[in-house]
Amino acid sequence: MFKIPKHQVAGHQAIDGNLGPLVDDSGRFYKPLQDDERGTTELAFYQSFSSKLPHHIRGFFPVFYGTQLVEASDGSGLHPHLVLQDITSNHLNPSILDVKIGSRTWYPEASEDYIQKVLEGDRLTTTVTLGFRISGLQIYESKESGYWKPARKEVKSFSADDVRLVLRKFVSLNLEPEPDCCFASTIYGGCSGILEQLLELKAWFEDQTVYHFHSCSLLLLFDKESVLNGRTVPFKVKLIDFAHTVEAKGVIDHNFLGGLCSFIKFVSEVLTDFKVPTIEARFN
Ligand SMILES: Nc1ncnc2c1ncn2[C@@H]1O[C@H](COP(=O)(O)OP(=O)(O)OP(=O)(O)O)[C@@H](O)[C@H]1O
Ligand SMILES: O=P(O)(O)O[C@@H]1[C@H](O)[C@H](O)[C@@H](OP(=O)(O)O)[C@H](OP(=O)(O)O)[C@H]1O
Repeated sequence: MFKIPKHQVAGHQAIDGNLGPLVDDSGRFYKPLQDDERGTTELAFYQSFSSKLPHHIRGFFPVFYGTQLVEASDGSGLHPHLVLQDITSNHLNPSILDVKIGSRTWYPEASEDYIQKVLEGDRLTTTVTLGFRISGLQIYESKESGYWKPARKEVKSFSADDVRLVLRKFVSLNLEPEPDCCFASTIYGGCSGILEQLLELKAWFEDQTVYHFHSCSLLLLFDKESVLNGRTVPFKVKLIDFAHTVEAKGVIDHNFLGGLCSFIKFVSEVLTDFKVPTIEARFN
């Protein structure tokens, strides 16, 4: 049984009769293959990436289960979909950040029209100034308040200070009046925390000349309740959206690497500014 994803934070959505991704109950995410070059590029990436990446890096990507003809969400009939691991499955109330990495989402091989279109988006957001932008988010507050999920328009208008605030809210139990950052040490810090994982990814990007990940996002996800209940695997760092990922032809992906370094700095600042004890220490 296919459903509209409950926890999608950005991108094309299967609401109001549009073509968008679907999920099922077995933990799979069905992304419609776009009819143009984006579809063929993303499919080619998923079909080849696992043999091209070192083993320790493969976990940063959703598992790929091939393609499947599925009834499209826009009612247009059977349509080929990429079948991916649903990163949100097994999470009841996930807090999610979609961060588009790179100081430009255009690339020289793209058409002039495409470059003009996305360049405008890059200039109007923090892409140009910071080397990354938040594309979408949801932060779980509580049973009573539900999620803080600002509209696309608001997210697109985020300044550097807004980005700082979001990164604090993401790891807070109480978002207002000031984010308490009480999950910062547990989620961002620690020997297997988000920061450590981002640094592992950065070390690979310093060397890899296999792909250029244009317009690709980092999806950060964790479940506050799992952390509070002391359950394991409290967070995930995944790369998504490979519709513009091309062969690197021996050249370092400076665009992604630079954006990733900048994002790492913003995450590190939350840890240094808020030297709070781990959530376990606070509740024990
Ligand atoms: N494997 C996945 N599991 C769970 N959620 C996912 C997965 N892949 C993507 N998503 C959700 O869907 C959103 C959009 O994904 P993606 O960027 O791949 O789509 P898109 O339509 O190509 O986006 P864009 O229009 O920005 O290019 C993400 O922000 C995330 O919320
Ligand atoms: O970040 P925003 O402002 O939400 O804008 C979207 C974003 O730039 C996507 O990368 C782009 O899709 P592609 O990367 O697939 O080109 C999409 O184009 P589209 O809506 O024309 O498909 C834009 O709407």
